[in-house]
Amino acid sequence: AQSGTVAADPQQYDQAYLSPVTIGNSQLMLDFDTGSADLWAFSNETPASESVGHAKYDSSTGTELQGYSWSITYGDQSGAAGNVYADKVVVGGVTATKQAVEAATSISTSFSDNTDSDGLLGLAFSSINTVTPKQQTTFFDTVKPTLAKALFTCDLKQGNAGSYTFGYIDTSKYTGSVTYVPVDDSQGFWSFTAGGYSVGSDNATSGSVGVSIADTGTSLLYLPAAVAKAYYAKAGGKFDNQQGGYTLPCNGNAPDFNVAIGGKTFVVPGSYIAYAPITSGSQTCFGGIQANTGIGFNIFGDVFLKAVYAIFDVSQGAPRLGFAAQ
Ligand SMILES: CC1CCN(C(=N)N)CC1
Ligand SMILES: CC1CCN(C(=N)N)CC1
Repeated sequence: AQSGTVAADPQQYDQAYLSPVTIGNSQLMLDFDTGSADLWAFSNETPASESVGHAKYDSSTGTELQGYSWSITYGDQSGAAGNVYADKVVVGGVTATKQAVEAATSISTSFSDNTDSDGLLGLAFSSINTVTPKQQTTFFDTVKPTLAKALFTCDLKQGNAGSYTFGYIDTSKYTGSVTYVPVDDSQGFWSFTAGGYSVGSDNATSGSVGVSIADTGTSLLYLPAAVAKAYYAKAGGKFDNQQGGYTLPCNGNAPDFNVAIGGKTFVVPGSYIAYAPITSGSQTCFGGIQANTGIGFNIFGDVFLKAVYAIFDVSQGAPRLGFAAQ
């Protein structure tokens, strides 16, 4: 049975985390994304003008799936599209001998401009993979039957290299016990329900945060508008239309955000919520907590995930998420 671990290297401000992946004879840095289900990469089929500074998948080692194609757009209107190959993919020593690899023939500027990332490796449920005419499986779903345990884990860090594991839980990566919650995979996401919350040292948890997805591909923590408002009322922040979200002082006094999941309280340090100066050198920071307006559910992105050890687990049959303090 297979198992392995791979580094998750943060971009500036932990905007995304990138991991080394070997596809055929090409080595690329991919953004592991539990909010999507396509493995796609810059390739020899990507126009040179769109792939400056990127490592590219050389599809000559693959077997083309004739007539297959893919096209994906993300929440921020970025996206890509192209052809499909079956090729060998290795992540942290775990090998998929015939993984659907989506070679990009067109890519939006936000991906072309981000030269740290050579594509995405989707880790949501394969039910939202975009390949047509026959939907393909994610890397995790492809290797799952060969893994020691049918799970992967995520240990992201603030400003430091973290890791993903496949097939095993690294018990050295967390403290205390793991709290498991059921996952509703009906929309293709790792969706769970979060409970009450509190700000700073208040222990009176209030409200219920509600339906949320665990999403490594989103930088920030998107919460109900009322929860975001309550947080920034305590943090001395304000909604800044020009910045398109809440901002707060970068002065190191941002309160922690506490949220109950499965009856256990997890703490997001205030230092994660003073996310990044709005412009270099500014004393005003863009907030790591934002309102989920227009999304329809909460997104527990990297600002939350770097505060915990997270286990994406289908070893019990029904999918579940495990969270532990770190
Ligand atoms: C619901 C949205 C969350 C952000 N996305 C993502 N990580 N791929 C897109 C889907
Ligand atoms: C899933 C996310 C990956 C990073 N994105 C981007 N570079 N525009 C947005 C979508």
